[in-house]
Amino acid sequence: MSDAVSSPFDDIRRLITTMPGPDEAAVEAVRMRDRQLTKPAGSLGRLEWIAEWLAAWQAKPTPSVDRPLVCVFAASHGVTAKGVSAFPSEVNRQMLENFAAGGAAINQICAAYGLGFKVFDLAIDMPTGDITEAEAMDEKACVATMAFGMEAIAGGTDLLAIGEMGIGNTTIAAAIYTALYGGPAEHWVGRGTGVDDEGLRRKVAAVEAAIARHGDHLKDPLEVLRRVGGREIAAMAGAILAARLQRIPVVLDGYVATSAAAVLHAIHPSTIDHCIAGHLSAEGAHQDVLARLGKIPLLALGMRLGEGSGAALAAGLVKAAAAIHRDMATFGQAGVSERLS
Ligand SMILES: Cc1cc2ncn([C@H]3O[C@H](COP(=O)(O)O)[C@@H](O)[C@H]3O)c2cc1C
Ligand SMILES: O=C(O)c1cccnc1
Repeated sequence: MSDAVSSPFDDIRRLITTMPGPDEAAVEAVRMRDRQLTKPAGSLGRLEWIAEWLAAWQAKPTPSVDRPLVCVFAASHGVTAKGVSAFPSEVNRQMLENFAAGGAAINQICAAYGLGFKVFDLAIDMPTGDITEAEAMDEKACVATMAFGMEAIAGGTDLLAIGEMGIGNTTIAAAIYTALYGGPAEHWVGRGTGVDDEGLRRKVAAVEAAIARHGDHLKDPLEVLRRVGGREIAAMAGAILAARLQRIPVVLDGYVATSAAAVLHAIHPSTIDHCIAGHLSAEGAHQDVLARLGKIPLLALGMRLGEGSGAALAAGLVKAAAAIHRDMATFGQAGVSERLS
């Protein structure tokens, strides 16, 4: 008999052991077709690799992006009481209304690229615990929120881009990175929505206080998620896992969304093999985080917005890469002469 106390996190850990791997036969089929397309070999650079990546995780010899979906998860954070954002928490609800009315940056990107868009309200009027003094969530709430995030893809999609809305969550992401990777809080903290030098000091102090408060518990990545994380981070982690199980490739957004992937990566690095980094955020240490995760961002536009904007822009590129691979003519079809030798 085992004397180990069972925890709601055990189900998550079990789920991770059942994840499918890449479909190498589908990748080989993409490489074969790519050689026949009317272009010099390798001339589409990373777009060619994207087609292979889609095939690997969709397990389809001809990958397709016909129903791309951007999911934004919104939540509120108790740590905002520590003056860590340039904006008040009311902005969360106001931005939900803005998303619904079609007035946010993400709405325009989705419209421009033909991407589906869904927003998930994670009890936006109920902030999580202030991580400097308490746990953000208890275990049951954390797992329930991950399960909620798993529902994001229930309507079906063939490419998932994930993003977030949550005033204060660049502090949350910095706390997660400090907990996972160590080093001084200053290294991981950035200006988020644009805090001044005083605000930056308050962010660093908040991260330091959170790390001190939760101590050795932070050795377990799922404890990092529930103690110094937030609901939108837990939901994004759930969405990433569900996408893997249903063979849906994932595009990550910036500094904040990447923290959900970082938690999963810390449990087991292969957990996020089906994810690509949509862009390099201008926020603080995103570059360092992506290097640790082994991800090369598709775009680097100096953006630091969140709300899935960088992931959605990159999803447009992924959509184009799939269309190029599927719909280009071959040398034979087009009557174009092949390479001399
Ligand atoms: C109007 C507005 C729209 C946004 N859309 C995304 N964020 C971004 O800023 C927040 C994180 O920054 P911090 O940690 O400094 O609060 C998150 O809500 C994030 O998605 C926004 C922020 C604002 C103000
Ligand atoms: O890169 C991000 O995710 C980000 C940066 C600043 C503000 N909100 C989000």
